[in-house]
Amino acid sequence: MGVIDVSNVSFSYDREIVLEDINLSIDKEDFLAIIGPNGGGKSTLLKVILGIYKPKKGSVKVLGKEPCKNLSHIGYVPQNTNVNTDFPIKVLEVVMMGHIGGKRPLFGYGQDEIACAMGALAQVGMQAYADKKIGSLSGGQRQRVMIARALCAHPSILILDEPTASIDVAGQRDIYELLRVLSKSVTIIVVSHDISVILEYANKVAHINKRLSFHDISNKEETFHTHGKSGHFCEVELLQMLGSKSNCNVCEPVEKWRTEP
Ligand SMILES: Nc1ncnc2c1ncn2[C@@H]1O[C@H](COP(=O)(O)OP(=O)(O)OP(=O)(O)O)[C@@H](O)[C@H]1O
Repeated sequence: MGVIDVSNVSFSYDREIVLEDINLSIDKEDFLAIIGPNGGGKSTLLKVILGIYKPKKGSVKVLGKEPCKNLSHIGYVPQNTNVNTDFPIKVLEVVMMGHIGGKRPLFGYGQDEIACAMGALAQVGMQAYADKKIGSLSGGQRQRVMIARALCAHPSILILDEPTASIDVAGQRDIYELLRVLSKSVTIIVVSHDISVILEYANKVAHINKRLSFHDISNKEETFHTHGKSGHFCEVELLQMLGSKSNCNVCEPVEKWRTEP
């Protein structure tokens, strides 16, 4: 059993099928990159995993149970987290919103919850900013705070939907380095258009374009080989390869590295 098991899942919002017969098993130690074209169904798959949408066919299990029964094990950082930067709320208060059942008033948190939120801020290297206004931070710093908010409830799985969109290149790298550290203790699932995630950080890739192509890329040398011709591996080639069922139509055998869940 994986931490997340998606079995034969199909989903449509209306008549048109958005996800078709998806099978995916994510293990505890995985850093999974979900890639694919715009409109391919990446965010929809995340929402099906989170139990926001129910599959029309098939099933999703989070730690062996329906997503709604184990939601507390998942930390979620949605796409384009909208923080009203004019709203005078402090970083610590944003993080404390991540407490499960955090229905208490903003200023009614206990010492334990404050300590826990400070711990989450420390995990993302932002404890020194606890009393700063959220609006005074850079995009990359704000995203770290959003990750701290998701970590506040001590999840075992962290799901991030395009966490580096609208962050500069240096900031993007910092976020992925942070995820690399977090991945030692938390399963990471990240939707990204950033090729460096695949090349440097992820050990598994799920390419979604209605259907899924799943690849174990733990062995980078074996996966991203260049047939001994040059050191260059073209990004377009790479994405085509990950979108297809096999890695390379030149080298044999292709089945060696491909993993069918
Ligand atoms: N709430 C919705 N109602 C109806 N159709 C939707 C809804 N959300 C998404 N879709 C459609 O479902 C398909 C998949 O969308 P989804 O957002 O999952 O793709 P994506 O791969 O995450 O795209 P992007 O890379 O652009 O964020 C698209 O055709 C989209 O128009």
